[in-house]
Amino acid sequence: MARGQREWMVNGQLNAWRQGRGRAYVATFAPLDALCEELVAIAADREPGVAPRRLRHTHVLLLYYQKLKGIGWHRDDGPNDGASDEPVVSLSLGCECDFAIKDSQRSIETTVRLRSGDAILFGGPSKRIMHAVTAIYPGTNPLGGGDCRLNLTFRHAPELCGLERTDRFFHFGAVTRRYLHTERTRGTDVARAEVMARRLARQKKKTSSSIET
Ligand SMILES: O=C(O)CCC(=O)C(=O)O
Ligand SMILES: [Fe+2]
Repeated sequence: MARGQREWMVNGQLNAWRQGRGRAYVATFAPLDALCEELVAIAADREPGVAPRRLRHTHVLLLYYQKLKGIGWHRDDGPNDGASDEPVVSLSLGCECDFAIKDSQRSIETTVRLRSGDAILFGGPSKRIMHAVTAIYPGTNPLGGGDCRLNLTFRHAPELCGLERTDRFFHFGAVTRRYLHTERTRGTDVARAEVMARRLARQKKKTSSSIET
């Protein structure tokens, strides 16, 4: 792997631990260029809405699911997802999973079962569609290594080159970093209580400053 390599495990723990999922965001390595190019070309031939027809990926986000727990509904529209309109290629390895998409919070979802080696392309108008991994199936990992799953998403995010090392929690920011640290070291109830206390303190501050003015 090239410049910007990140460790998935730090002191025996998943880095950026979150519900048994670890993540690393690295400057891209070249060997999978041709695969991404081919996948984009196939998708674009079948679906003319995939535009642009190229993915000059600069980064790959690696997710390692150590537990059979997926990822909740979200859009890939955060700062480290890249501002580019080039498509994202998402490669699934290890255990099978249910991958779901929907247009908006209220619309009906579509679910596909992904097997190891399947890829999804987020492109054109669907680049930032809502998605989630709603289930991961035990005993379905053909690669060995037990009940785990890997997801690699190749992204074009040139504006983030050089920032990889600062990124360990880039996606989540300082607030989440603090929450996750507390959750990991002192448990969910304490983390929740701290969030509530901070919220109350902020409200109090806001109220007193509006009274003063
Ligand atoms: O694990 C997956 O297939 C999806 C991961 C994902 O949605 C993300 O990294 O933004
Ligand atoms: Fe995502």
